[in-house]
Amino acid sequence: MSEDTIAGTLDALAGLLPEHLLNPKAAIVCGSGLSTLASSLRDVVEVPYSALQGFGKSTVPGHKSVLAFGLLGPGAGVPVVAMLGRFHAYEGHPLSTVVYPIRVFAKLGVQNIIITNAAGALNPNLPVGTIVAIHDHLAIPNMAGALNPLFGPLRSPDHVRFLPLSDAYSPRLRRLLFRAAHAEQLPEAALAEGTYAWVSGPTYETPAEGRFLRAAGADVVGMSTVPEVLAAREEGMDVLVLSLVTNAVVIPETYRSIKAEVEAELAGRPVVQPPPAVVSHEEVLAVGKQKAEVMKSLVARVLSMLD
Ligand SMILES: O=P(O)(O)O[C@@H]1C[C@H](O)[C@@H](CO)O1
Ligand SMILES: Nc1nc2[nH]cnc2c(=O)[nH]1
Repeated sequence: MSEDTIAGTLDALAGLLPEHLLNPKAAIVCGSGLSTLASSLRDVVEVPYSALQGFGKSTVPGHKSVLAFGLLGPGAGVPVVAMLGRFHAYEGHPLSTVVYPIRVFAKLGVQNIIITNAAGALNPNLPVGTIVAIHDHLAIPNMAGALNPLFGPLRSPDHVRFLPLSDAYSPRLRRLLFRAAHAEQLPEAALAEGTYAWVSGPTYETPAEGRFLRAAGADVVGMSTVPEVLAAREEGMDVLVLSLVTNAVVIPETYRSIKAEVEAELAGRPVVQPPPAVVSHEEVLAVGKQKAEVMKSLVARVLSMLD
């Protein structure tokens, strides 16, 4: 996306927003079913993506296509911008569009970004409903091909060509998060730490893919977030990622051997069929809805702790 496009977006925002909302201190990206994370903002100005050049349109249920600017917390409040609806590569958006809002946030002066997503659990110790503070990632599309949003000419002499990612997930923000969870009296098991595997989607994993990702060290798997993390890090932001576990991917007790079933049938033994395990986006959205309040308090608490 060209500098002219970004300048056009910034001009449009300057015309739509009051002065006190124009330089947000932090940004929130709301994952599937998590748009209510922004519902505690005050003085809200909502800007539809259609009013901003460079922005695409979210086509996935559970993702609006709106930027919400507002104030969070007591007193004067912290100015924040929330993305209600993100872009995924599987929708057909180029990665430059997927990360375009992050480029705009950087120009607005955002220093801290909280990125949320819905994800499937690979680690059997992460039940549905667990919030996972991401501390590392496996970017499968980056490792297998050309799906890296940082491909292309260096954006400016101030950007880094070979971006290190060993510290991609801010220890400072993760520390604030665990302190916030304590202040919110979250049960210890409600908030875990883990590694996110990014896959392109839109297909969910086969059981073998789930086992592969687990064996490679991932705890949860999803179809978003990592491109945003890469762009945010390239822009020098501090990044916190929260995954909400909405379904289990690796479920050993559902593996089915048709061979064993037929042998049992032929031998007259009872055939035990495991329960079917088929994930759906509706299930993902339902868990998002159930957990939105907890996520919202946690995110609001972290933002109130920023100095
Ligand atoms: O945008 P996120 O990563 O929260 O959405 C997840 C991944 C897919 O877009 C969708 C699958 O149900 O939910
Ligand atoms: N790839 C992937 N993304 C998800 N988002 C929510 N659940 C899942 C899942 O099981 N797999």
